[in-house]
Amino acid sequence: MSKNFEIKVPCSSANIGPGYDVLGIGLNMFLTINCEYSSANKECEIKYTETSEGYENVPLEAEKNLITKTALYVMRCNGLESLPKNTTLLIDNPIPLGRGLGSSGAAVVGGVILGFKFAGLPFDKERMLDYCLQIERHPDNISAAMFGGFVGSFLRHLSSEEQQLREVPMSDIFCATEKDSQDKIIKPVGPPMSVGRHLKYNWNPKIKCVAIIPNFEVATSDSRGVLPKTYETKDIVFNLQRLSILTTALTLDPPNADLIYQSMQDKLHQPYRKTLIPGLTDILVSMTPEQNKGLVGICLSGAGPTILALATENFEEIATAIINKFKENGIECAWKLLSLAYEGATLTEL
Ligand SMILES: Nc1ncnc2c1ncn2[C@@H]1O[C@H](COP(=O)(O)OP(=O)(O)O)[C@@H](O)[C@H]1O
Ligand SMILES: N[C@@H](CCOP(=O)(O)O)C(=O)O
Repeated sequence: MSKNFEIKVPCSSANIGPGYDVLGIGLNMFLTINCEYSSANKECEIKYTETSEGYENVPLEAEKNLITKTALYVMRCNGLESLPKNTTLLIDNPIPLGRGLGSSGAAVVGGVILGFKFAGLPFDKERMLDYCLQIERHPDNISAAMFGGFVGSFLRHLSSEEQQLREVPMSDIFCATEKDSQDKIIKPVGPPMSVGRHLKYNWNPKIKCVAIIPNFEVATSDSRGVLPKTYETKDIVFNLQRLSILTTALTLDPPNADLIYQSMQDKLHQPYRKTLIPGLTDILVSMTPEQNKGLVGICLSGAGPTILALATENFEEIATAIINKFKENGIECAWKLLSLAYEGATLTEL
């Protein structure tokens, strides 16, 4: 019988202010997928722990669940049609759904690793990333979840043939295998090679991540939908200038709060997302290092609505101040103190 195994994927916070679709941090809250083999002759069973976020509403059918439909996509690209029989997938997901902490990124990374394992493909994170990028098409939180730590990423320039492969509609990615008249498998088609490039930056470990998590969801697709299609040059330059400083500012010791705070300002996504997140502008403007001891920077986490505060001390006070500001808008929040998950996604034989 095959060996049981466990896949572990960190949550992530993407953008970090000016790095829209570029920067991400892998953080120590993990999606885990345990695969157990048994001798019972039954279809693969998908279960969630009762402590998992939103577990009552997550679909448990293989073709609908984001983790397993992603695994099936990888498997079908490699000639296997269905999840192996005699398996149980026990999923534990503490990552809140639709809050900007990369729950879908973690699910996609977990699903791709699962698909590689079931298809008997080598554990090759670079190639796995290509598959992830067919589903979650921006590289920031996928790269952070896969590789861990503080990561910058971009998508390589693709030839027109490669671009065609990248632009396959989701309905063709999440579809059953089709065969032509000679019984040759024609669908789905795998991704081009080496689509994403990434680099891990250093990080000053004195800087911790305080996530303030409002009690409502914002779907990433909706939060991307409110962004403009074009930008003014001055706004692009504003972000590029800050991005060039931020990646090194976060490594310096002692942390320079003024430099970090200023280089986390953004003009490409946060100003537009305020329409979906009551109180966002007030929080970002009023929470400064001068007013809040220990705070070094603040931004929207991913597509929101979570706020990411970077701080060296006074974590609870900082979280409480932000929670109180959300309260003025009738919004309740939870908060978590998180550190970097340096290793990224792992696969362990049990
Ligand atoms: N562990 C999981 N299992 C199944 N589906 C998941 C899981 N994590 C996330 N999802 C799906 O992804 C959606 C959230 O994705 P998204 O809007 O991108 O928000 P987030 O910022 O949390 O990534 C959920 O509503 C759910 O459909
Ligand atoms: N760069 C993306 C990041 C989305 O992150 P998520 O955790 O909210 O899925 C964006 O800002 O849209």
